[in-house]
Amino acid sequence: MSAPVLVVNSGSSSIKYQLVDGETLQASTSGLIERVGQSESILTHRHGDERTERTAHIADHAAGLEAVVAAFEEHGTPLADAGLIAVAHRVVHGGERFVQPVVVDDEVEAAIDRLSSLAPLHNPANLEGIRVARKLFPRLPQVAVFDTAFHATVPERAHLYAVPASWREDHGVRRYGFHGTSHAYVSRKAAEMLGRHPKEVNVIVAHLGNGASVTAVERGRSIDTSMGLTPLEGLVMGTRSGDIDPAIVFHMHRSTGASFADLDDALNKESGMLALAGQIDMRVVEAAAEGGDRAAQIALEIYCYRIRKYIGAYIAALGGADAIAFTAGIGENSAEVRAGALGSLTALGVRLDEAANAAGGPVISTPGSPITVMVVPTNEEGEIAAQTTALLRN
Ligand SMILES: Nc1ncnc2c1ncn2[C@@H]1O[C@H](COP(=O)(O)OP(=O)(O)O)[C@@H](O)[C@H]1O
Ligand SMILES: CC(=O)OP(=O)(O)O
Ligand SMILES: [Mg+2]
Repeated sequence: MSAPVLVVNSGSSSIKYQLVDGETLQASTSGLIERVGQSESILTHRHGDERTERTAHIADHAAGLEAVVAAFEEHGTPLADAGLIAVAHRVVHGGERFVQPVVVDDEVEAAIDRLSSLAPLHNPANLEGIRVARKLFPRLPQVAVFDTAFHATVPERAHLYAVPASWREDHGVRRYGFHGTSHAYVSRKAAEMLGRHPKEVNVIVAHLGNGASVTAVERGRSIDTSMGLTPLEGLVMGTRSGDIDPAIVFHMHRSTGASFADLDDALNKESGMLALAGQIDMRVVEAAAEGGDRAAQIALEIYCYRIRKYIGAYIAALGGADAIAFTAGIGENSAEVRAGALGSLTALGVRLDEAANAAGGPVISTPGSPITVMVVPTNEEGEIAAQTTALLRN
């Protein structure tokens, strides 16, 4: 490897990592720790064709990162000998300040910490990853790559809320948008699949993972996105409500006496598919719906309907789209969600090829479809490594 970068993607309950060549973007090793903080965490480590999986108790993200370092050692490829040029971290909220990747120092760390209240499920975990990595690899540059950065181009008409001026001017209240690394990568890949330059095409990207967002990408630039001040707005997600009337918060506060902290938790951690279907994992929801579970059926319908509304809105925002790209865990794997989301968009130029959709694409629209629909696997870690190498080269 010519410029190996360890990429750490600390999520709310998981840590994904990859050892990536920052030049070729090939990953030699990758892994995942699921259920961090729960009684049994699952560690999966892949090196070449070798794949090992084991369970352990991983109390927090600090212990998680130590387990990652140990996994490399156990497989005879210690990170200390990898010739790393940097450790790169996904950071979800960069606020108005971080619109480019940065090398982390104490001051940057403090600034990311101050943004934690705007991404309560994510920034604290991202920060924990950074702190441990700075201790474990004190001589390496630690680079932060922000989910919000790609959306810095969203114009005022889409990023301003119609709220009092002092909220906007003194408290940073505006739409930031998230999953930017994924939207950037996938929209470029979609243009490539069309055989066009990203600057020549309009693409709508639906990133459907545990968190989910849709972005309208006009000629390579994000011009609107479904997440807002925080990653709570927009689509229905695993445990997040997505769009609601904000007055629901005041109504519930007045009628139950619940504190704002409780209501914040309820909308971020106890809503979404968990609230509608009793399950977070889309595979489980789909199986339940298939088995006749009425709550799961309506939950799926709501989930897809919300995506469909955003896609329709973004076709209008873009004045027409060349492609719609589905990505992330659900977008890449669920033919049912893709079909449900595209349902009645025929009039807007979407003709789904059902057999191609069932087979997972990559192109899932008919040859004559005015809008090309595709399945594009995301590569947040590769994109983070590429941006890190570019930063360090300058
Ligand atoms: N074959 C599949 N069918 C439907 N959903 C799937 C499938 N595989 C994974 N998923 C869903 O993908 C989601 C996780 O996606 P992912 O992009 O890894 O999310 P995150 O990065 O936010 O953790 C889960 O809800 C999971 O159920
Ligand atoms: C921003 C966000 O929602 O990220 P994730 O999908 O990883 O939860
Ligand atoms: Mg993700």
